[in-house]
Parts: sequence; C-alpha cells; structure tokens
Amino acid sequence: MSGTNTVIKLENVDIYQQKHLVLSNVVLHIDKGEFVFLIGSTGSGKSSLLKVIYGDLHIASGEGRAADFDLKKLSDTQVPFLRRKLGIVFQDFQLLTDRTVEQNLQFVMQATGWKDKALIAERIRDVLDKVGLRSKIRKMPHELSGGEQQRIVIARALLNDPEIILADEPTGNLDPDTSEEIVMLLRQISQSGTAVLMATHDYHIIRTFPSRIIKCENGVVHEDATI
Ligand SMILES: Nc1ncnc2c1ncn2[C@@H]1O[C@H](COP(=O)(O)OP(=O)(O)OP(=O)(O)O)[C@@H](O)[C@H]1O
Repeated sequence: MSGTNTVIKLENVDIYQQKHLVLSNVVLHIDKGEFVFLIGSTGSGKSSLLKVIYGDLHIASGEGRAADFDLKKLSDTQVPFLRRKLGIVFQDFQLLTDRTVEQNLQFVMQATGWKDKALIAERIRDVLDKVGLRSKIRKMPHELSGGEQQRIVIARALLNDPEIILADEPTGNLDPDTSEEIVMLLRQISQSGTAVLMATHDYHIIRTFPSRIIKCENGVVHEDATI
C-alpha cells in the first residue's frame, strides 16, 4: 500500500526500448521529500526508467503514476503538464548559452504559461536564493563555473515547484568537491519536500550520503538495494 504522499508509483510495469524488453515487472514507489539514488551498470535501464517517469516512453503493461498523472493513459497534450510537476536535471548543463541566467529562467517561465512580470521576477529571485546564486542573475553561462551552471539548472528545475526532481548523472561533469556540493543542495531540496531521484555511477558520492538506493540489474529493478 502506498499513501497519498507517493509521488511516483509503478506497479508491474514492463519497459521496452523498441522491441527490446529493458526492465520487466518494475515495482517502484517514491514518497514526497525522499532522496533516492538510482544505480546500475551502463545499459541496465536507468535512463529508460527515468523516461517512463517523464512521459518519454510509454508503458505497455502494469500501472504507473507520476505526480498524479496516469502514465498509461498519458496523452501527448498532457506531457508538458506532467513535466511542469517534474524538475529534470541532466549531466550537460543545457543552459541557453546566448542568454543571461535571468533570461534563461524567464524563458522557461514564459514557455510554461507565466505572464505576470512581477511574479516572474519574484519567483526567479526565490529559486536563485534556494541555490545560493542570486548574485549571478545578470551573468552569462560562460561566466559561471560548471558547478554554478549546474546550480542554475537546478534553480530552473524548481521554477514550477515540482513534486520530484529527476537528476540523470547531475555530477557527471564536475570535480569531486563540486559534486558533493551539488548533492548537498539536492538533499536540502528534498528535505524541504521535493523528492529527488538521482541516477549516478559515483560510488564515492553514494557512500558519502547514505540514502535509499534503487538498482537496475539484469532486467529488473531492486527498490531497496545496496552497492
Ligand atoms: N532509443 C533506443 N532504441 C533502442 N534501444 C535503446 C534505446 N535507448 C536505449 N536502448 C537500449 O536499452 C537498454 C537500456 O538503456 P538505458 O539508456 O536505459 O541504460 P542506462 O542504464 O541509462 O545506461 P547508461 O548508464 O549508459 O546511461 C540498453 O540495452 C540500450 O541499448
């Protein structure tokens, strides 16, 4: 049984890439405010699992819910609304390189329906405060370090107050100290109520921040694994 605090719930889901069954009979529950690592060797299905959660791969069998969206019945028009309730953070920073931090954040807000300029400005200040980078609001991405750029990506993921952040190797391009800072930030975010699911290959990080581990291995998902 999962309570009303569940933000991700997969029950007996088979996950395919084309005709290839990548993960079978997946059972997965993530609650509000949880911080969870997602591990597994290359090709074990981590990205495929994340794709199911953000509506990029359809589920053929079983049941799935993410942030109150029914993943089995998800229509193309619903996908952008699902994604507003998920913050997505990937390894390469993906900021628009020809715009300032502020313009990068404004761009996402306008694209997701925000209109009121004062509210937009206030929300941008709030998320930059959360990642400790209000002072960088007028900087261009190339004027920021890799860790700072990743913090801005995290700020951008927080704009629409998501129920969960999906982070796919968010520290893959960062040095060890900066990686730890990013994980500390993600854990702080989870403590304030937004769940975080972080795919990583970095065992040092996993040992430094003991947390629940979900593991993809031999075509199945273990919900409470060890490294
Ligand atoms: N678009 C695709 N079409 C067909 N097969 C795919 C596609 N994407 C991934 N696969 C296959 O699905 C399996 C799982 O891939 P996936 O990318 O989910 O693994 P991963 O655990 O995220 O790997 P990595 O750690 O390297 O990112 C692999 O066998 C891969 O070759």
